[in-house]
Amino acid sequence: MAIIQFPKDMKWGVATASYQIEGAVNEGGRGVSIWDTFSKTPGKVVNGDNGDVACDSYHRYNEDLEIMEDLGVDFYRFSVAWPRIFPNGTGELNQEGLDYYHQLVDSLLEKGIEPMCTLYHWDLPQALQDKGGWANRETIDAYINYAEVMFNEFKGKIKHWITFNEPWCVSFLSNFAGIHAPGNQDLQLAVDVAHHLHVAHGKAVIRFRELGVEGQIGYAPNVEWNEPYSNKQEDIDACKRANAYFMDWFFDPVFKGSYPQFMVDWFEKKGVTLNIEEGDMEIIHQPIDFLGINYYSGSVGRYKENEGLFDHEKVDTGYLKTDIGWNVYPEGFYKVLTHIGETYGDVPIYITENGSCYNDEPEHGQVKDNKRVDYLKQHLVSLHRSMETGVNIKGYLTWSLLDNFEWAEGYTMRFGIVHVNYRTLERTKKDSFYWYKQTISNNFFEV
Ligand SMILES: CCOCCOc1ccc(-c2cn(C[C@@H]3NC[C@@H](O)[C@H]3O)nn2)cc1
Repeated sequence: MAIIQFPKDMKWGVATASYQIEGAVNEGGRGVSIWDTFSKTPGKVVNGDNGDVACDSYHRYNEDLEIMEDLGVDFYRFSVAWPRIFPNGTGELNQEGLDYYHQLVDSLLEKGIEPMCTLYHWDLPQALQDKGGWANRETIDAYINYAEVMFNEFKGKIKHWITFNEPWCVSFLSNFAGIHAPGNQDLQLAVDVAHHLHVAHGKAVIRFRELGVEGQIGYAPNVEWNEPYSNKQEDIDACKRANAYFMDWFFDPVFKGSYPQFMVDWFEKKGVTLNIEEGDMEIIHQPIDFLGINYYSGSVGRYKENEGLFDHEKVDTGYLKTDIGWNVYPEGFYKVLTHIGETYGDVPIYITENGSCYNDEPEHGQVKDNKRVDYLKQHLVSLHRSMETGVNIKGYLTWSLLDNFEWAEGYTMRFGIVHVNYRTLERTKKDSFYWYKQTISNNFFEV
């Protein structure tokens, strides 16, 4: 038996996102988002699921807050639905939307829970998408207008701000793979979107500092780890490209002020160009106060000519998989965190998402999600190892508080430590909730 003891100042939390939990899509003056449009496009989401009701957290947030209070978290990471603030993306401000988030934030603060606010977690106002969305540089200005309103409205209340969640998903998954909204399949478009997200991030950081907002600002890229199958140089290089697709492409512009040249060259061979305007890289290269990291899984990979974008294929190594089909790969968590520490320095890191999909259902009022407890243990061991290795981890927020709308998988995939009955909206704390509660309380756990 081993005791995994975290430092006294370790912070613990849970994460959610607006479109995945709120529901009430036609209430409170909310405008249409690209996920309302995408989820109602036949064939895009399993079972034709959508976020119309979701967990109904728009109405039930007090119940969710009581659950979080019982859990004993330091942080609650949530996202603001831009279409609740500016129904058309810009122009008329919706006071009802601001009021809703004031109620949420005030209730968090009353309970001694720190709000960690994600400004953009994928629900772009449809009105902006109608004008090209993130492929249109004008969306950057709309985002800064929205961010500035939020900074001014919530300064003094919200002290941890995240500009973008998972820019890889917003750019490549949504505009090259076409799996998320708006569902484009165009590599040049995806690269342009990624760049505009970077510029928007940098401008938001600049504005945050200009406004003198008390608190910290960062962003939350998602990462995976691709481990070479062998020590053959072709396997090593293939995994380097696969890792850079998620990491270097989104870390280097912020931390180094440039895109990784080997990837720029690789994209150029695919006929893709980087459309960088004068001053863009200086804007992007703003120091950030913290880095959010979202990690779920990784794979062993190897070179395969003409496979995918990067002559790289994932190899099935027989690892256990979660119910969504992703490897349980805690070693990859340690590897990616130590890689980030070695490559990007001592930036404070919050794990802003880590969790697993297991679709256990309640039996006599209990949800025995033992595999999720095992996943949490194994990944918290890896996190602890990275901290022992010197990675500057400040906190860990698990994805997610609640089972919720898992994007293209709809409601078929459950990531919550609290089960949601989507018919009755009843919440049931899972065994993993009680394990996590005990871990937070002790600040250690036994393996
Ligand atoms: C190019 C081919 O791609 C095939 C599928 O590719 C992916 C990759 C990654 C994901 C993915 C989903 N999540 C969980 C969410 N993170 C944010 C929060 O909203 C959670 O719901 N993280 N990553 C999905 C699909």
